[in-house]
Formats: sequence, structure tokens, C-alpha cells
Amino acid sequence: MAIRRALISVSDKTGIVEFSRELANQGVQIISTGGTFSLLQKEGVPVIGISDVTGFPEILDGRVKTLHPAVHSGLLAVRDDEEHQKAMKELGLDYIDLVIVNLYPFKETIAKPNVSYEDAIENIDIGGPTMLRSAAKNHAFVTVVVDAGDYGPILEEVKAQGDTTLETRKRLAAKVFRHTAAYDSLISNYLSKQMGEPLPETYTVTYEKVQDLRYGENPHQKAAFYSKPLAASGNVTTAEQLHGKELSYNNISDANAALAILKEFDEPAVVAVKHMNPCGVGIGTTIHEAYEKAYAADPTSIFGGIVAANRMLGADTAELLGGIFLEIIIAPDFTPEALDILTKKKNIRLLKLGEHSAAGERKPEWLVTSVDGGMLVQESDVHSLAEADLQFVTDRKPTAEELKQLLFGWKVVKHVKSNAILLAKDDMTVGVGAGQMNRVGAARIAIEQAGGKAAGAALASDAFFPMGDTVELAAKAGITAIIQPGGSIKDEESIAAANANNIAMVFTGVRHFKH
Ligand SMILES: NC(=O)c1ncn([C@@H]2O[C@H](COP(=O)(O)O)[C@@H](O)[C@H]2O)c1NC=O
Repeated sequence: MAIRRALISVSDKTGIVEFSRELANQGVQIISTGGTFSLLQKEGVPVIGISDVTGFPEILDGRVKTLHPAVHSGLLAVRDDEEHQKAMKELGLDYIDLVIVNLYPFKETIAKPNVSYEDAIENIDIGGPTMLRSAAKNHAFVTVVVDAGDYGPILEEVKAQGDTTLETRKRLAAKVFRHTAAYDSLISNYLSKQMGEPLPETYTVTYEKVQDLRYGENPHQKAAFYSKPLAASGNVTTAEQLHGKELSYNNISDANAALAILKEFDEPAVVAVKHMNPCGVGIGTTIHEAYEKAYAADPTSIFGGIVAANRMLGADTAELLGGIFLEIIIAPDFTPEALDILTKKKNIRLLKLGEHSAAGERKPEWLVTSVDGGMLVQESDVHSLAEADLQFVTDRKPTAEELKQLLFGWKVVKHVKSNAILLAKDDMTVGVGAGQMNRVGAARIAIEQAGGKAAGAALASDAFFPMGDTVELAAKAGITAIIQPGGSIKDEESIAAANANNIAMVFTGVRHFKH
């Protein structure tokens, strides 16, 4: 069956004049709505107004223009069904074989900084999705185009054989239902958010593909990278890659982990990450100093890692970074001199992060974790601890310097896989015990890694000590201050061990498990 009649109704009119003209040249009759009609007519494309088809004016500020049986019968009639044929004939209706629609820009509207609720609502397209869905349901006979990227290939098929293939129509129909589902999901999330209903009974979210990935965590696993439609800047999804090979699955998840730690700090900070855990974090008065500390924290593990900085990277730091093998360097931006130095390295990837919100102003995001047959959803852990929240539970209170190191360590240990113990000294991490099945085991690893630097260090624990053994171990290593949530039935054992060893211990009252 040849395509004889097309209905065109598009908000984004890019490329529509050329496409319509070519269709008209192929003998396709074109019907169109208000703005699209005016444009095509102005450009000399033969076109019929929708009201001439429906016998009804476009009314209510465009809220009703294609919502009419003359349109939907033309789209939904089963061409080889005699009853349908009879009904169409009796009512003087005609078939519509091709629909080209793109929708009111709801996403772009809600992305505007001060969008009003009324404006958002007015940008919910009703007639467009209705036509798309009718046409997509009847893809056995009707071709439906929602993406300007399909104009060229469709035209080729029409030129070659007067119609599209069933395979093409099926592919386009699937695309339409993905499109309308994503569109509706954005609307429902917007409305739920306005109503403060974050976790409704069905969880409908939409993600847009950033890129296919070569493979997943391992080469035998398929993978792709998706972003939220309106992801804020300062994320791995929105970062701009300035140099280097394509990001891998592990690069992306490690970069994300590095950024979560980086966002804890407003002062110059550098974070080095390996396999989702921090191997070195440093803060300083300059980003160069912060990098020297992050490097000195663990010069072995940083090799092949990811380094993220929260200030523009200049030539002096770039020289140092270029001297070791790193997978990725992330910074808000790079000076031209730093770029000159680092782009000489073929194997390094450079990501320009852009701006992100200050540490205290972060809002929780919904974090989704898959489980077989379902998923878990929780808020991201953006809790920030105020000094006033601390309980001083030992005879000795921490000195100002100890307190500084405790708070620094607390910000980082939160991002270490549980059970996590972290040692901090001189504004840098000196020992990280990650992902152990018992807490004292994590402490042993952190202390061993710190070596001589454990003496005088501050220890941070992501969850409470179930007994006094970790404090005893810390005391033997010369650790002088501890920060931990508290709340164990054996807190007194830990407090007594700290007092016996002149350790200053503080409780946060907050736990930071990370699995
Ligand atoms: N109300 C309707 O009957 C209706 N029919 C088509 N539209 C939309 O109107 C837009 C095109 O309008 P125009 O051709 O007037 O610029 C398209 O995005 C299309 O999806 C409609 N508008 C919204 O629902």
C-alpha cells in the first residue's frame, strides 16, 4: 500500500519544510495543524489545514485540534477489515498513512530556572501523544515518525517503493511507545515532586543513553551509560571529556565515587580513587598542595587510579599528574598550559566537570540498586556533620588539630566500603581499611598501611565499635583521637579503653554504612 496521506504536527520544526516538500513531490497529500500549516504554506509546500479534515476549528488555545474521530479513525482503521472499510466509507472518512509529530517541549520547559506550574502544565502535549499512540498501534498499516533523525531514511523508503516496510513501521512504533513513556514519566515525576510524593506505588523513571560502552565491569558483560534527562552539572553524566579514549564502565563508576568524596569539600581538595574506594585524599590551601597530600597518602595505590580536584588545574599540578599513570583526571577546568602538558599523554582521559553545589547545599538524589527481580531505592547519603552534633565521651577532649583531622576523616570514611576504618593526619588520609567483614580487621589494614604515620593520627569508623578491641589496637599504633557513631551496647568498653590510653573519642550519632 502506498503512502497517500500524511498528517504533520510538530513543535520542533527543524527540517520539516524540506521533508514535507519531498513527500509532496512524491504525491503525498499533507494535512497539518496551526503553526506547522502556516510554515508549510509560507514555504510553498502544498498543505491542507486540519480543520478542513475535521470540519471543526482548532479551539481552546490549541488544546483541541487533532483530537477528532476524522483523525483517529484515519489512523486506527484496519485497512483490510471489511467492517472498518464500510464504516469509513459511510462516514466519509479517509485513511492517514503517515504521521509526523514531535511533542510540546515539556522537558525544556521544566528545565527553565523559574518555570511556573501553569507553564509546565500548558506544555503537556495531549493531542500529539494521542496521534502517536494511535498510529503506533496500527503500525501494520501506518508509519509514525517522532524523531527528525528518521526523516531521511523514511524518505528514502517512500521514494524507492512508495511505502515503508513492516519492519520499519514496527521499529518506529516501538520508538514511539518508548518516547511517549519517557514523556509521561517526566510529567509524572514533575507532578509527584510538586506534591512531595517521591516514592509512588510504581516507579517510572526515564534515562537517556549517553553512549554504548565497550563492555561492563568485565569484557563478557554488555553495558551502556545512561543519564537522567535533567541531570545537574558537576556530575560524571554531564562532565565534558576533553581528551583521551572513551570512558569505560569502571571508569564511570570510579569517577562517580571520586566526585561523591570531592563534593564533601569546599576548600581545595584532591581525591584519588581505586575500585570505588578512596586511596588518597588531601586538602590544602592550594590545589597543588592538596594533590601532593593525596599522592603522598598512598603513592602505590594511586597508580592507574582516578584523580578528581575541585579547583582549576594549572601547569604545576599537571606536571606532577603527568608523571604517573592515571586513568582519568577530573577538574572543574584546566588551564591551557595544563591541557598542553596532559594532552601529550595518549592514555589519560581528561574530564571537565563544571560547577557543582557547595558541600552544605547538596540535596539527596534517589539511588537505585538492582536486586534479582527488583530494585532498592534510597536517598543518597549527603548528611553533613556539624561540630555541634559531636558528643565528647572521653576524659580528654580532642585538641583543635585532632578535631580537624577527625572531621576530615569522617567526611572521607563515609565513602569507604563498609566495614571501613580510615586514618587521617596532616590533612590527608594515611590509612584506609575498606570492605572488611569485621571492624577490627579493617582497622588492622588501615594501621598497617599507615605504618609510621599511624602514630598521632586520627581514626574514623563508619559505624560503631561492637567492643573495645579496635580502640585497643588503635592505642597500640599510637592513634590519639577517634570519631565513630557510638550506639553499641558495649560503648562503655570502648570509652574505657580510650580513657585508659588517653585517646580523645567523639561520637557522631550518625552511621555511614556503604555497601
Ligand atoms: N490538542 C491537540 O489536538 C494537538 N494536536 C497536536 N498537538 C501538538 O501541537 C504541536 C504542533 O502545533 P502547531 O502545528 O500548531 O505548531 C505538536 O507538538 C503536536 O503534538 C496538539 N496539542 C496538544 O495537545
